[in-house]
Amino acid sequence: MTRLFEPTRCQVDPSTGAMGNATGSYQKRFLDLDGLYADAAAFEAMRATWGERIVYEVSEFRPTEQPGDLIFGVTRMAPGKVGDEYFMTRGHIHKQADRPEIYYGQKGHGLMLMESPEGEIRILPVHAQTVCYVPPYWIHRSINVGEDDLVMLFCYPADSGQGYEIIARSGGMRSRVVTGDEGWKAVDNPDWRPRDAKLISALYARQSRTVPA
Ligand SMILES: O=P(O)(O)OC[C@H]1O[C@](O)(CO)[C@@H](O)[C@@H]1O
Ligand SMILES: [Fe+2]
Repeated sequence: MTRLFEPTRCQVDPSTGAMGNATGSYQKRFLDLDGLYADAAAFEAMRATWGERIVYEVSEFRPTEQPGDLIFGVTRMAPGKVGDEYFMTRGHIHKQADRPEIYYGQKGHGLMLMESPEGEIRILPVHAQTVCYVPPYWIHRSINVGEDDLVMLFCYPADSGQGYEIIARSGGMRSRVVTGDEGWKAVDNPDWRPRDAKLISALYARQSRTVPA
């Protein structure tokens, strides 16, 4: 028999990134992000002042993880840089790689950095009231290129999952976002290695699964 989930509303405070009725939350502190940035010396130099400070935090509403359900929530990311590289999330591909995601800017100036399995890069600015669609199969990472907190709402299929090893295995994402003459610019990551054809076809082989009867 179908079990009905109770309809729920969550109040979002765009100025703080707080979301009422969240079912879970987590914080990523500066120390948790060791190895993410290109400039290891700059990271070490910031350790004393930034060590325990929160770089980004996520509150979410996760009704179930059933196929067809949705997870949504809010990410708040502090402004800052390690060397000349802007604060960013770890980045991931969905474990079920054919699952998409929507982001909706609430506050601040962000970028969605996306990389296809073949290594194509797309970068979309996300400001308040920008809806950003991350299609299936794209690795995605958000970046705060502003001087204020970046606050974004997100929503994705509940059975997506997050896979982090794809970025680690390729030596990071193909582009890094750093300060330019007029704002940000994307530069090539010299450590990036292309994925082999076997891995790429394995990603595309993950098609939507049907719900068992
Ligand atoms: O999981 P990461 O890559 O650290 O980034 C966190 C962001 O991604 C999400 O998992 C949504 O895909 C949110 O929790 C948040 O916006
Ligand atoms: Fe995601």
